[in-house]
Amino acid sequence: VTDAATTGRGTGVNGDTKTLNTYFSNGTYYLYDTTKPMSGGVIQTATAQNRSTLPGVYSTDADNAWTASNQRADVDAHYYAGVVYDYYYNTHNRNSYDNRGASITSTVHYQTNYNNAFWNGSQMVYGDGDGTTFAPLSGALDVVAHEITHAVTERTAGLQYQNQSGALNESMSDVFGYFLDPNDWLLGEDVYTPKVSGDGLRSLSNPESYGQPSTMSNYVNTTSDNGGVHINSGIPNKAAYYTISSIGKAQAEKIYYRALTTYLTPTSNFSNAKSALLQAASDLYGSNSSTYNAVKSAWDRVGVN
Ligand SMILES: O=C(NO)[C@]12CC[C@H](CC1)C2
Ligand SMILES: [Ca+2]
Ligand SMILES: [Zn+2]
Repeated sequence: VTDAATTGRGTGVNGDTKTLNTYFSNGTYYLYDTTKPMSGGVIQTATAQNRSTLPGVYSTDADNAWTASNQRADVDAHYYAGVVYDYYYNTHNRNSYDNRGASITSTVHYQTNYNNAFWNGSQMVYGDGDGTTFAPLSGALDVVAHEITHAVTERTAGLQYQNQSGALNESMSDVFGYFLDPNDWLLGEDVYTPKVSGDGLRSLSNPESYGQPSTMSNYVNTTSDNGGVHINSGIPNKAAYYTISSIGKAQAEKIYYRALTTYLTPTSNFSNAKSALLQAASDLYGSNSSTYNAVKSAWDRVGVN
C-alpha cells in the first residue's frame, strides 16, 4: 500500500493558483490534509454533487492538478479551511474549533444555485451561488472564517442564535472574518455579486450601507431572521470597527478571542459583551490602559451602556 501525504496545485473560485495539502491513496488524490498538529484530525473536503446529502463524497482528482472549473469551490474550501486552522492555532493557540484537534470537514456544491453557506453543528456547507448574487461561497476567506468561527463560538460562549446574543454570535463571525481578511472592512466581497465590483454583503465600517443599524438607538426589534441576528450585528460590528481602528488588529484580536472564550455566555447581550471585552482588555493591558479606554469609547459611541 503506498498511501502518502502529497502536495497538489489548484485553481480557486477567482482563478488564482494555490498549493494544496492532498493525499494519495490507491491511485487517486484526495482533498485530505494530514499535515496539521490535530492529533489524528484532518482537514477534508467533499462534494454534495449538487444534492443535499451530507457530507457527500470526497473530492478526488486523477493527477493532483485541481484545475477543472467544477473543482474551484472544492479548492478554496480546502485551502481556506487550512488558513483559518493555522490562524487559530498560531495566533490564539487554539487547535481547531474544539481546541482538541477536531477534523474540519467542508462540503461544497450543496444543492443548486444555493446562495448561502452554514455550519451545521458538525461541518461547513457551501452553496455554489446563482452566479448573480453569489459566486461559490467558499471563494472568500472571510466567509470561510465566518463559518468556522460559528463553530468556535458554539464550543465556547455558546451564544444563543437569537436576538442580542444571536447578533453577537453573527458579529463575532464577521469580526474574525475581518481578522482573517483585514484588507477591507467588507464581508464576502470576493464572492458577493461577481458581476459588480467593490461591494460586499456587510460592512463593519459602515453597516448602514447594507441596511444594518450601527447604534443601539436603531436596534431593530423583529421576529424575522431569529430576531434580526444578521441585521443587529451591525451594532457590535461598528464597535469592533472603532476598536480595531483605534488599537490595531493585534491587540483587538487578543481581546476578542479572550472575551469570546472566557467571558461571554449563551445569553450574553450587547451590554454583557461590552463588559466582557472590557474585562479582557483589563486582563491583557490593564484597566487604566489606552487600550481599555478605546474599547469603552467604541461601545459608548454605538450607544451600549
Ligand atoms: O452571515 C452568514 N451566515 O450566518 C452568511 C450569509 C452569506 C455569507 C455566508 C453565510 C455570510
Ligand atoms: Ca473582506
Ligand atoms: Zn453567520
